Amino acid sequence: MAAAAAATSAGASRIWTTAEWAALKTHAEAIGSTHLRDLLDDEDRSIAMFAEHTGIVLDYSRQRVTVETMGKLHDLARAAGLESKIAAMFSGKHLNVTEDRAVAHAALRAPKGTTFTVDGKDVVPDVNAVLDRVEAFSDAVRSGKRTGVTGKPLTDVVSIGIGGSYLGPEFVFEALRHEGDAASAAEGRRLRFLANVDPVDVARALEGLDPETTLVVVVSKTFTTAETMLNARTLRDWLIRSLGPSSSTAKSEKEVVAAHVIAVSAAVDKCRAFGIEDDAIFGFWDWVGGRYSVCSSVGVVPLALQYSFPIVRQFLDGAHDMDNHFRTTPLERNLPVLLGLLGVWNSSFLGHGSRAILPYSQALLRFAAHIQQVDMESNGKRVTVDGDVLPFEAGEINFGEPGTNGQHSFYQLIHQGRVVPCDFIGMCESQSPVYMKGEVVANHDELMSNFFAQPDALARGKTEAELEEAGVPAELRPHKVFPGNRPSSSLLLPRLNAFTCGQLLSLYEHRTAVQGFVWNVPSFDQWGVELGKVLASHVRATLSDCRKGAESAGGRVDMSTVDSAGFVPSTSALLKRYLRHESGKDAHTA
Ligand SMILES: O=P(O)(O)OC[C@H]1O[C@](O)(CO)[C@@H](O)[C@@H]1O
Repeated sequence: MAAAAAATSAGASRIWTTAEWAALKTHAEAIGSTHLRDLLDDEDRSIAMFAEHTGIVLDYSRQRVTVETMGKLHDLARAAGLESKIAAMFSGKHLNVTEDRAVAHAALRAPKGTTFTVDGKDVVPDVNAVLDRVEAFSDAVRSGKRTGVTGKPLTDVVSIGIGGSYLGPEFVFEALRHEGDAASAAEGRRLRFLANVDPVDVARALEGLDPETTLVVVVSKTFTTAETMLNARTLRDWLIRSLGPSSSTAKSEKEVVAAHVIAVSAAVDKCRAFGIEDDAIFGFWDWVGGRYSVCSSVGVVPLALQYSFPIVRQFLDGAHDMDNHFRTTPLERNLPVLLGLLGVWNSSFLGHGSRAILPYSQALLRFAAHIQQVDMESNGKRVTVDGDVLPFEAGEINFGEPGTNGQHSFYQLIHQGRVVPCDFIGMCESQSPVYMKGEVVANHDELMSNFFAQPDALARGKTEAELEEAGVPAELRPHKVFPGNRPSSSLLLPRLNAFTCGQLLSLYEHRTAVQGFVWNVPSFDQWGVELGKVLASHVRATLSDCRKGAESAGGRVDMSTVDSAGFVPSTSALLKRYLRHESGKDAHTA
């Protein structure tokens, strides 16, 4: 853990013990008596709370902050060594201290001719060599040069992966489905994702697909993840049943796998052991964390197959552009830094433990799900990088849905129930504009009317006096009061295309890093996912023993196997109930 000490020497390890933290605690108490309704009337304050980069505008005037608060947050950032930690990340330092690895996902989008050094080596040539292979491979598949085992073009792709090997690529896939250039490039092609080990997800992913024209991409950094490997074996079986030795094509299993299965992984040997040929394995490196891997082969392979490599390059260029902004812009105007510090303020000083991500863009329907993993797996930690237990809860509960759908679902709670800081994300222009004669506004303006209205409704609210003045009956007034003073940020982008999608990804990745750097938590490991996996393998082994035993005992399950497996009584009881279930019978008759 020498690296941990090196990483934290740049800033206070126990940030909550600093004078800057204490100053913010006192300041938060003072701000408790200020209402956003009043803060928003101050024009100079509001204008000071706009920041912009390449047409992306961040308006944070509806956060419960003053210019003084922002100054104190920047002092806190400096006390935490934020600037040197950002520099350390971009110089390939081992900031993932518990796994002793660099955190170099920004290198994945570094263009040819730039440098990014990890462990004494410039990794940009290696990154671009893999990208060149992806370009050649995706061109060959898309042009029909590389076909399936029966010579038919591979028009459909099923990308198997879970967590970081799934959520990011799916967010980008959805974001570009109706974007002009991406949509034309995708004509005649289909991309599906298979993540859940639930066999229903297999059925959904394969619906309407023909094995002869389907290419399967197995995406797993470790190539050991139980869900992904079982799904990979399931789809290999599906391909072999239709195209293998006992089908009408009579092709060998090896031929079928070679033509229809490719892999994306940092564990090349395991891909080979699965039967995948070297030219169909796209690697990446251990300095890319799973949830930060969208710009590696993890996202680039399926997305280039669907949208073509030039579209993917624009996406990478957008992410690189935001990386540069993050690396070089002073803290006061730095978009990821501002968002990250506001997250720290809301969570650690105002006590708001959750955050809603609300894109007013249907194309961003999977954005919140991806950021949920990026942020919660990164900052949902209980100790600092040095192992000190935090005296506060780090990380927020992230959730969200596109507007306006969310307005008709959970916004009730955020207006009159709990305080949930919100990120509103909107676009100046639509990917699919609709204008109809006779309508008051175009459909996109209708959508954006809500994007502009909701933050003000949350901030300003509605008082009892206003209701009285409007003639609302006294008994209804308490129900119709909106307390307001609910914080939000608004991000306005010019449009959603491959480039801005890359910028948005990088913006949110770095926001999470900023919060982790200030809290000094180990944002780049994920030990908290391990225990459940270990317990699941014990259940799996018990189920397997019981099912095998039942096969040789004419269907009768020997429940003593469960009893002797060491589960707590309630788990044993529930497992027995599960094993006793007979298909077709309900709980009352079983
Ligand atoms: O790419 P892999 O190795 O299959 O891992 C998938 C996901 O599983 C996790 O390790 C958590 O279970 C994530 O961090 C990762 O993104």
